[in-house]
Amino acid sequence: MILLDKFCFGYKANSLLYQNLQLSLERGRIYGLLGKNGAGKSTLLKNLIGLLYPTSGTVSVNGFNPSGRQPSFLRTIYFIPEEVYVPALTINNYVKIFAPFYPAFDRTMLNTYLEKLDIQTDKKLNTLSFGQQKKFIIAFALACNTSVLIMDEPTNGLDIPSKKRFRKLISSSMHDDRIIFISTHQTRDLENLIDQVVIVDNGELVLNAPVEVIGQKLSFKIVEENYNEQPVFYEEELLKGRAVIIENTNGLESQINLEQLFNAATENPVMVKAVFNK
Ligand SMILES: Nc1ncnc2c1ncn2[C@@H]1O[C@H](COP(=O)(O)OP(=O)(O)OP(=O)(O)O)[C@@H](O)[C@H]1O
Repeated sequence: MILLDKFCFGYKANSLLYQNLQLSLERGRIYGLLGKNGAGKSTLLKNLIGLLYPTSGTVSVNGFNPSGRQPSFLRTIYFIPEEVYVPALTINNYVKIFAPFYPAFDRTMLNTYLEKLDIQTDKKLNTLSFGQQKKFIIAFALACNTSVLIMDEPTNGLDIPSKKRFRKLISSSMHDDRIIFISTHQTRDLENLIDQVVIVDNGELVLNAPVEVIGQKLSFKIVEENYNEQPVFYEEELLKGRAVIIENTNGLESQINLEQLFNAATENPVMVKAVFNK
């Protein structure tokens, strides 16, 4: 479990990026962390793995305080940064050096992931393209079988077929004891993958809700030009008509559109929070 209690963080003591954030993430779920550029997604993730420390408040991951960076904590967690670094090693040598640190590492799984992600295995890692290096790290991270897997913009640099395979691999590697936390500003990459949506904006948690609850609380609809039956949280002109998000009052679950939800939550946070706090 990941728990942030009264979490405050600022790069400068007199200007906080996060102020009193409360956030809890449960095992068995894939979370999508959405936020605009500069909203503080990477900063939040770095606090979860102990690369940054809270200014005040607490962070707990698997019962550990990440800032201690104890080996017993680090082997339960894998973090893929936005820009990956790979040394001048073959895959076999990389595995020999780094895999022993992760007790549940599975070489057969790694081979399957390498094949599914179409990664060349005969070259030194530093001679692979940026996208291939990133895919290798994703495959390695999944094969480490840590209970917490945190990824910062994992789909950046991946081509379209790889993004699709990435989504498939992530869902198939999910199990009840695992938390996967993926940050992105590319909402489409997480569509139909995540169980729960976390949106941060201006240092605040605007939304932390399961996809099914979002579908029960909000309706995503295409309406007539002159629609005025309910207050509209968000609207957008599409070729097929006027897309709106309104409060779901009829109890019929609607299919959520992550991009529209993100726009609604960042443009109209007060209205969106009010619906979820009801
Ligand atoms: N090392 C640093 N020192 C000072 N300020 C920083 C540092 N790193 C990030 N910031 C600032 O903190 C804010 C949040 O940055 P962060 O990288 O966490 O955002 P992000 O949501 O991950 O953005 P993006 O989507 O562009 O990757 C930004 O205003 C950024 O300029």
